[in-house]
Amino acid sequence: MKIAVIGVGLIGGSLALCFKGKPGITVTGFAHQPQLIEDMLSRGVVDAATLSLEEAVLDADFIFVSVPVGKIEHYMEELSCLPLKPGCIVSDVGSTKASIAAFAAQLDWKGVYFIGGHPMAGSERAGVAAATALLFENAYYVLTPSEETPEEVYNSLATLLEHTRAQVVRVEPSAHDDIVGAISHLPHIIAVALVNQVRGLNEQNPLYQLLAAGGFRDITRIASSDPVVWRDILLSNRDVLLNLLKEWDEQITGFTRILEDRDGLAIEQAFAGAGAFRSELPERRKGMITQLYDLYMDVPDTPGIIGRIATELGSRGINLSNMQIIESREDVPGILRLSFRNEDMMEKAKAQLESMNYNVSVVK
Ligand SMILES: NC(=O)C1=CN([C@@H]2O[C@H](COP(=O)(O)OP(=O)(O)OC[C@H]3O[C@@H](n4cnc5c(N)ncnc54)[C@H](O)[C@@H]3O)[C@@H](O)[C@H]2O)C=CC1
Ligand SMILES: O=C(O)C(=O)Cc1ccc(O)cc1
Repeated sequence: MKIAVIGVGLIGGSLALCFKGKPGITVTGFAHQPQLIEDMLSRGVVDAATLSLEEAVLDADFIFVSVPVGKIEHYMEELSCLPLKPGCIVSDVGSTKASIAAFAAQLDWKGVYFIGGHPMAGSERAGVAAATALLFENAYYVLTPSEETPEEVYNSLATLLEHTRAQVVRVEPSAHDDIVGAISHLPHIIAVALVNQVRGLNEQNPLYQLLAAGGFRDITRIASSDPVVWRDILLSNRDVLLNLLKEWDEQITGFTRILEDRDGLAIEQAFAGAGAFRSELPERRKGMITQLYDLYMDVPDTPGIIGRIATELGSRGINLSNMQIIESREDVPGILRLSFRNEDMMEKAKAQLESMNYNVSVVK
C-alpha cells in the first residue's frame, strides 16, 4: 500500500511517522522546495520524497493533503486532474472543513474519493522537525464524508487511521467549523490579542515580560503558533469567527460592567460557572505507558547513545524515572521517551538536551 503526503510539516510529518514502517506500507512525501525533501528524508519521516506531485501520487492508495488551509484547494484541484489509481482516497487535514467540502463537491474526481479530515491534535510548533508519531494518540480525528461517500470507502480511511491511535468521529462540515471556531480558533485570537496587549505595555516597562509567569504562559502558549497556518485558518472560518467575536465583545463588556459596579457576587459566579464547566471537560487520556511528565526526543540509532544521554542527565542531578525507545529501526531516528517525577526535572532535562542540540518535545 502506498501513502502520499502532500506537505510534510507538523501534521503531514506526524501522519507519515504513524504509517511508516507498518507492514506493507510505504510513505512518499511531496514538497515544493528541495531543502524540505532533504529534511524529511534525513529525519526518516518518509520512505521516499519528491518535488514532483505526479510522481508522489502515482499508484497511491491514500493521499493526505497537509499544507496550510489556503493551499489545500489548489492541491485538490491538481489531484483531481492527475491520473490517480482508481479507488484512491484523497483526504486533507485542514483545520476548517466547510469550504473544503464545498470545493471538493464541485470537482470531477473520476473514480477517486475525497473525504475531508481534521486531526484534532497539534501544537504551537510547525515544520517537520516537530513531527512525532505520538501526536494523535487518544485525540479525536474528525472525518467529514459527503452523502455520496460509500460506507466502505469511509471505513477504509477510518481503518487506516487506526495507525494514528486517534478516535475517528464523523462530523458535518459546517457544524465542525462552528465548533472548532469556538474551541480552537477564537482562543488563538484571544491569546494573540492578550500577548500583543502585554507586548505594548512592556515597551514602556520591561518588568511586564520579566514578571509574566504561570497563568500568562498557560493561556498564551498557542499565541506562538505558525502565522501562515493561522492566517489561513482564520480567513477560512471568517464568518463563524466574526459572529463569535461579537459574542466575545459581549462577554468582555459584561465583565467591564461587573467591575464598574464592583459586583463581587457576579465575579464569583463567573469564575464558579467557568470552573464547573471546565472541570467537566474530557481529560485527554494519555497512552497506557505515558507518565505525567514525559519528554520525547529523536535519537540517532547509534551504539551507546542511550547511555550517554542518561549519564549526561545524571551528572547534572536530573533524575530519570523511566526511559523507553518507542520506535527504533536501523539507520532511522528513533524516539526516546524520558519520564520524570515532576515538571521541574522535566524542564531541566529539556533545557540540557536542547543545549546538546537534540530535538526534544513535550506532548501535552
Ligand atoms: N498546527 C496544528 O496544530 C494543526 C494543523 N492542522 C492543519 O494542518 C495543516 C498543516 O499545518 P501544520 O502541519 O501545522 O503546518 P506546517 O507549517 O508544519 O506544515 C505545512 C507543510 O506544508 C508545506 N507547504 C506550505 N506551502 C506549500 C505549498 N505551496 N506547496 C507544498 N507544500 C507547502 C510546508 O513546507 C510544510 O511542510 C494546515 O491545514 C492546518 O490547518 C490540523 C490540525 C492541527
Ligand atoms: O496546541 C494546541 O493546543 C492546539 O490548539 C493545536 C491545534 C491547532 C489547530 C488545530 O486545527 C487543532 C489543534
